[in-house]
Amino acid sequence: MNTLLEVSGVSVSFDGFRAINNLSFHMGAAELRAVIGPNGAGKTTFMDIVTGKTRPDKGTIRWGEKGISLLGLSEARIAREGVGRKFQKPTVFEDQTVRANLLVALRNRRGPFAALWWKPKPAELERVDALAETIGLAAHLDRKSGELSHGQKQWLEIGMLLAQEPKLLLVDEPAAGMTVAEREKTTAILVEAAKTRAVVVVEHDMEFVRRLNCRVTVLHEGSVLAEGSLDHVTSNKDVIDVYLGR
Ligand SMILES: Nc1ncnc2c1ncn2[C@@H]1O[C@H](COP(=O)(O)OP(=O)(O)OP(=O)(O)O)[C@@H](O)[C@H]1O
Repeated sequence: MNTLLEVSGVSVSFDGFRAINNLSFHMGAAELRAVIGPNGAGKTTFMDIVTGKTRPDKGTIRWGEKGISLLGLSEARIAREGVGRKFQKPTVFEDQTVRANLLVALRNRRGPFAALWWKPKPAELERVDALAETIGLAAHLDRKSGELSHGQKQWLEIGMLLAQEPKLLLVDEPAAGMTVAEREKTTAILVEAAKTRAVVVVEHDMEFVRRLNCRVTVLHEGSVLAEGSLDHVTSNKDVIDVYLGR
């Protein structure tokens, strides 16, 4: 398996508190991974480090075939290298249609003015149709995004990220606030996306993680406590102790 992301021995402290402690994490080029852990385990900080928002005090982060260092690159540069991140709250342009949102998001076509003055090429419209199909919004392309359900907005935002063709997609609690049917669709979207790129899903909902049916990394106190299938990690005594607060 080709390694896409290799985080080694990374630590970061905030005012003397070690939020990430000698963390190592490897990710293949086309892999789906769930990251779980109790509150304060370091999940958000881990994503902040990969995207360049937070700078580690020590350790290395290697990226891609050439193993370039992500440390020292700006957040914008890391995004251009192919790291996409989806936050919990969807941030779509509510007064624009689903199609316009996806068009704006297409690679090299970023910024709101692009959608206003630029006439999309047939290939771009085709790409938008394909993306809408992937995220289950093909029948909603002409609707204003503000009219979509919470789940549909989340899918649209995933579609907007996919439009930029990230090599790694970091997704924060995608299932929060979704209905059961929406969760199932979200699982399918993420599983499909991970066939051609790396996808890391941070999630609290164990049922959702089970449906993802992927390798799971358990974080605790800023380090990897256990890694493997969900059944493997949830039968680990240390994991049980941490989750039951013993
Ligand atoms: N900017 C900061 N300044 C000070 N402390 C911070 C900062 N960011 C995070 N922390 C602390 O680092 C620890 C890890 O936080 P982090 O948000 O990464 O955990 P998490 O696993 O994402 O938690 P949750 O599941 O609650 O979102 C926590 O104890 C948090 O209070």
